[in-house]
Amino acid sequence: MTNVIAVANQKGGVGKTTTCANLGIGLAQEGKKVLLVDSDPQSSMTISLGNPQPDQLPVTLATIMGKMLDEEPIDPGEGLLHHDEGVDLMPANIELSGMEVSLVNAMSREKILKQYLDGVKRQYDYVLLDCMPSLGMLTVNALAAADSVLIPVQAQYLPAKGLEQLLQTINKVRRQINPKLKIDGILLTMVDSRTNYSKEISTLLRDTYGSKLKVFDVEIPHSVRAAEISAEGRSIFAHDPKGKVAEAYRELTKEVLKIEKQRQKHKSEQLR
Ligand SMILES: Nc1ncnc2c1ncn2[C@@H]1O[C@H](COP(=O)(O)OP(=O)(O)OP(=O)(O)O)[C@@H](O)[C@H]1O
Ligand SMILES: [Mg+2]
Repeated sequence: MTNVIAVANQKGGVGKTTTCANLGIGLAQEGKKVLLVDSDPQSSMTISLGNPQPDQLPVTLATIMGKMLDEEPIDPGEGLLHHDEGVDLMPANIELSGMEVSLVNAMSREKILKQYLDGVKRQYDYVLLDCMPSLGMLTVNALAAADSVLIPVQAQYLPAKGLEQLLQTINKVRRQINPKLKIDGILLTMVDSRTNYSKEISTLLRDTYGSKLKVFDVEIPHSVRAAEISAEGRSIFAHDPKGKVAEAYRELTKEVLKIEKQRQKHKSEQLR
């Protein structure tokens, strides 16, 4: 069984890409087969995984989705890159921004990414989708293709309103396209444990949402080490393996694996 996780928040710069890449590589280090899909025209994940010039890539997610729209055949493995820390990557470049427009008038426009993933995901234990900071058609495609959503929230701003909007979109996707979509949880990122403000936001989020949603126990600390890796082409585990950010992403990996185990247990209990 493949788990498809969308890493989403329409707010920009909250740590989606950093979380997607490092959770993916964390899962690979636990022996899982992982595909990372860059679904953001900004191509941050593609760049941060060692492809500094995504515009020169011959095949990206835009090419693949374009073929899906034109009902052209796609070779298995087409366009996939391999990262030497053990994950595959479907890269993106700026061409993907045209897809928002192309999708608007397309048939089954919410399910183009899902149709593609249904064809390739069997080879993987996890597929992680790095969403762009908007609730447009590309993000809806990611939510339609996903089994669950992981929501990074930056601990520096009160996220309440934006989060409500995201939860409403998730509910709408559930009602109209993907009834089984689950929420893995809210992940606090860039937490500066020295400031009271970070702690207040953490407490507020846990108090407000803790009864309805999982808020991950682990919080990702704010650290220049995390900011450095986007230019390095490798993960925090390779860049600063003993640091607190690597430690936190290892913890997150464990929590994500635990969620999967609990769901499997729940399923097999229902079958009995
Ligand atoms: N734990 C952290 N500590 C310090 N800086 C971080 C941390 N995580 C990410 N950053 C930096 O913050 C910036 C935003 O992170 P990231 O790109 O992961 O967010 P994003 O939500 O994907 O952004 P966008 O919405 O633009 O896609 C980047 O420069 C990144 O290097
Ligand atoms: Mg990003």
